[in-house]
Amino acid sequence: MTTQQIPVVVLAGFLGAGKTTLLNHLLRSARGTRIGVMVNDFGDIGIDAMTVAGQVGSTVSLGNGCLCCAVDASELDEYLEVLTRPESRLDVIVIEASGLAEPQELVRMVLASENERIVYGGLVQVVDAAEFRATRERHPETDRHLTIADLVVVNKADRVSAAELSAVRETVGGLAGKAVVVDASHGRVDPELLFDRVVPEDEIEGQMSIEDILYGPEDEAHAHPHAAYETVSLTASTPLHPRRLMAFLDARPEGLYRIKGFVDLGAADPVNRYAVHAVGRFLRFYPEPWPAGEERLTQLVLIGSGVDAAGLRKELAACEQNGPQDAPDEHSMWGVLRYVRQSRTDEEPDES
Ligand SMILES: Nc1nc2c(ncn2[C@@H]2O[C@H](COP(=O)(O)OP(=O)(O)OP(=O)(O)O)[C@@H](O)[C@H]2O)c(=O)[nH]1
Repeated sequence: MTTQQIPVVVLAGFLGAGKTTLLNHLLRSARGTRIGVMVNDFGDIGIDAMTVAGQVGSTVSLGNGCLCCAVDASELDEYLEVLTRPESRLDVIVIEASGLAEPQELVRMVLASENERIVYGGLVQVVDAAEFRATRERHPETDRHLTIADLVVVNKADRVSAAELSAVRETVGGLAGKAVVVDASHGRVDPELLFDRVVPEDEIEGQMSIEDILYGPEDEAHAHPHAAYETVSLTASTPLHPRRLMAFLDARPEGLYRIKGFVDLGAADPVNRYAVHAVGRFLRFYPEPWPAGEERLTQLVLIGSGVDAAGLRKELAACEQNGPQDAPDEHSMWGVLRYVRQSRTDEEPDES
């Protein structure tokens, strides 16, 4: 079932861009979310900040429920197996690519993994705002890496002027196409951009995180992280037309980074609801039988940066089926079925 699949996020970026800093930020602000981390070595991970509960082989279990292991690419599948065991109870896995790794290779390996318990969670590319120009000159492959990213974090915003930051953002935006671009200082992006946070039962809303306590409130000059994206929730009781839904998804607007939820396709498949998971360019449907007695609703959450919420609502409303004369024909499911996983070997990173 979709709800049990663990998103695997690939975190890449040039040497020193701030990947480990961002990872540490995620670990510190994890709260109830159990994060599995794969790194090349433990070196810079802020393990001491979190009481190491135990170490087995090259896996370290952190006091806050996170698990960490040091791997090289050839061990990836082996460690995915370890991290996705039910007893690990992880909510998300983050793989930090070494600064010199080809992110596309890692993405391909995640997509090709035989592990049924994972789903690709996107490629996050970290860019050093201060070094961006020089890095591009020295390493032309930077551009290629940006073109395949799903989310680009323009980090070290504190090291450049507002004008420089917007110039870097503009260049990155041009290269990264449909990817969402956010800026950050010290890797402090909102974790919700990367995965669904689990709020612990005993946590009071608005409570300060360990991060807030350690580092103080967010830096005013670089905007509150929530300003970086918007969330649009939609519920429809009329089934969606698969063909129009696919037209919407195939042309989903720039900046729409994640889509999750369930779709009711009505007569096109009366037995199943379709769980949908999209991150960046990646899109996947998971048909699963409607739970007995459950009301048949389409429930979607769309997360993006600079998206037009009213426009999205309108476009999705236009996907609703309009009575019997609009009933989907027998071919209308083809578009949807293209994104239903048939086998574990037919995956490619650039799928849209
Ligand atoms: N001023 C400033 N320094 C930062 C920021 N983010 C990271 N740094 C510093 O930049 C240096 C490199 O950061 P890391 O997080 O280790 O970068 P990395 O991408 O993991 O580096 P490699 O593992 O070598 O590829 C460290 O000294 C960080 O403290 C930031 O936003 N602003």
